[in-house]
Amino acid sequence: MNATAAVAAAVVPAAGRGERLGPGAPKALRELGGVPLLVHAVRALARSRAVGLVVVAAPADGVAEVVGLLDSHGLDGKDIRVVAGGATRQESVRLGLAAIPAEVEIVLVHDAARPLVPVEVVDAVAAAVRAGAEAVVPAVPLADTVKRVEPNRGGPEPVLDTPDRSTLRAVQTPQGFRRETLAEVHEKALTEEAAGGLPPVTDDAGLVERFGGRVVVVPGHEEAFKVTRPLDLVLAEAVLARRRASDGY
Ligand SMILES: Nc1ccn([C@@H]2O[C@H](COP(=O)(O)OP(=O)(O)OP(=O)(O)O)[C@@H](O)[C@H]2O)c(=O)n1
Ligand SMILES: C[C@](O)(CO)[C@H](O)COP(=O)(O)O
Repeated sequence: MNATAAVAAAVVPAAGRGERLGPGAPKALRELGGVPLLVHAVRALARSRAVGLVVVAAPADGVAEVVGLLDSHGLDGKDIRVVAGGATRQESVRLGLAAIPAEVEIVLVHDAARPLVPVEVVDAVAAAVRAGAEAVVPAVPLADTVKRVEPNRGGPEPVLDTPDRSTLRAVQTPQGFRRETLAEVHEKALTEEAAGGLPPVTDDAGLVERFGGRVVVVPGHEEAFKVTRPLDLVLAEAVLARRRASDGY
């Protein structure tokens, strides 16, 4: 892939510890079917013709290891760059974004922790940005009823209300942005943080919303789920085994 001719570049935040997955290596380096989650995620992006460059934000003390890992899994022929990530997901995205050449106009942000995102989702997000949206998120409807509660860790939590489920979506990645929009909201967030303002958000589209931008949703996919807890890894192994058996994935 050639960065200058790229339709889109992707940032892959991969610097998290994976506390909820339990003890072990940083989550992005844990294996799924014998291959690190990060490698699956980068391959998923590289499969899309819409993506010309991938920038991985690696654990700060693991940059050389991640470079070696990507090379050893046959990804050295792609335009893939590795930078040191930060203390929060938001900071890792900002650092990855800074490594993208100025001429790239569309940026996707994809969690290393979503290794099985189908290429159709990547393509759909990139296409929606190309068609004029400033921020795009893939999402799926919720299976469970959701209650808003008064948090009371470990004890009974009073229910405040039950949002209308038909208006709710569970949001995935990759999220897609006009590059200037994403850069601008990250800059504003940094300024706010330095002034002791609002805490980091949990996704990049949330920053666009915070600063008054417009975010639109396109269909996500149930297999784009995030590997967060141990059970997610069991499910991911099953999905991968099925793909390998059916189409040599
Ligand atoms: N300082 C951080 C924290 C998170 N991430 C990345 O953001 C993505 C989504 O975060 P999450 O699933 O919460 O990962 P962790 O922070 O590793 O998980 P946990 O909260 O369980 O520790 C992951 O690909 C993770 O590597 C990152 O790049 N830098
Ligand atoms: C970006 C994200 O994957 C969208 O669902 C999610 O918000 C990441 O949250 P996490 O708590 O950092 O896993």
